[in-house]
Amino acid sequence: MSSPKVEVAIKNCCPTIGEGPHWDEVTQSLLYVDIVTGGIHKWDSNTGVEEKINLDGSVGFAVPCDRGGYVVGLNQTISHVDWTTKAVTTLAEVEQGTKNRFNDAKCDALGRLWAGTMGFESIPGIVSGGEGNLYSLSADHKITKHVGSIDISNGMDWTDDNSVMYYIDSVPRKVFAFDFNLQEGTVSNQRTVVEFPIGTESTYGLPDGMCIDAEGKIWVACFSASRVYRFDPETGKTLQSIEFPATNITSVCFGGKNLDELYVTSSSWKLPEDSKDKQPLAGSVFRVTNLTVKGRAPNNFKG
Ligand SMILES: O=C(O)[C@H](O)[C@@H](O)[C@H](O)[C@H](O)CO
Ligand SMILES: [Zn+2]
Repeated sequence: MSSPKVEVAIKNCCPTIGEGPHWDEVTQSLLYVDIVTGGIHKWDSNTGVEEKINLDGSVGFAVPCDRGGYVVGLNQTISHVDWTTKAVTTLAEVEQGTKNRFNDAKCDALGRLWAGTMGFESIPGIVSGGEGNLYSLSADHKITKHVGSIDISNGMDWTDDNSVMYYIDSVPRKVFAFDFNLQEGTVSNQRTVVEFPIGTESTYGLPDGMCIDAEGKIWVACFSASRVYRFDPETGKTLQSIEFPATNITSVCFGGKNLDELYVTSSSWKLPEDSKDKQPLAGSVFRVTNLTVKGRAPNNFKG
């Protein structure tokens, strides 16, 4: 079996926290955000051309909408952005009067958005604890809170049959599973499927963004550990480990013509000066090829 090949896809494209990679099959482009600069970036894999816009605030995620434009997590709002006019329309607002902000998000198979929040992060990984929540936003813009007392709400994805939703809270270093009711848009029966034990901080770090593959196994970006791991959510066992030339690996998604490449974002935000010199590629988007498994195309927002 040949081993996975890691290369730089988009060099030093994120001045702060690269996040939220989303593969657009129609245009064969990668959409991702640079959180602290409010950047929404679109990179065309055919031409290598990148376009971006910057919003006024932190952007935790950006997902394409069926009607055009993007649904974004802008500070404490979920908003719609028109790429051309840059017009921003607020769809929902939460946690007013706090310093919290939206972080990672994804749409379920019905095009409903699931998005979580986190407390103010002064240094990477350090937040005022338990202030985050997980919400969903329906196509008609009704917001519902599902889970509370989260530290850093992060990656999520669903099994092919939509019976299970996986969800990460980074600080307790856990991947949870819920029974998922797609029609109702509800989660229940929370349990832990992967937990990083004490003593594995340097090798596993903090679980951050995630995605599921066509075999139902989960790929988790590990912040402060330079790695992406593939886990079996049935057993919690590590199946594969891939190393990157940047410590703070933030998220993953499958992409490419055959959805057999893994796109991996990273952060260069607040790296200690001495470590900055050792990882000049921090803030790049990486691509992994030679994998033995494919992924799935993501869903757009229906609202
Ligand atoms: O992108 C995110 O999910 C957070 O905004 C980041 O700041 C880090 O990735 C996190 O601290 C590590 O878990
Ligand atoms: Zn994240």
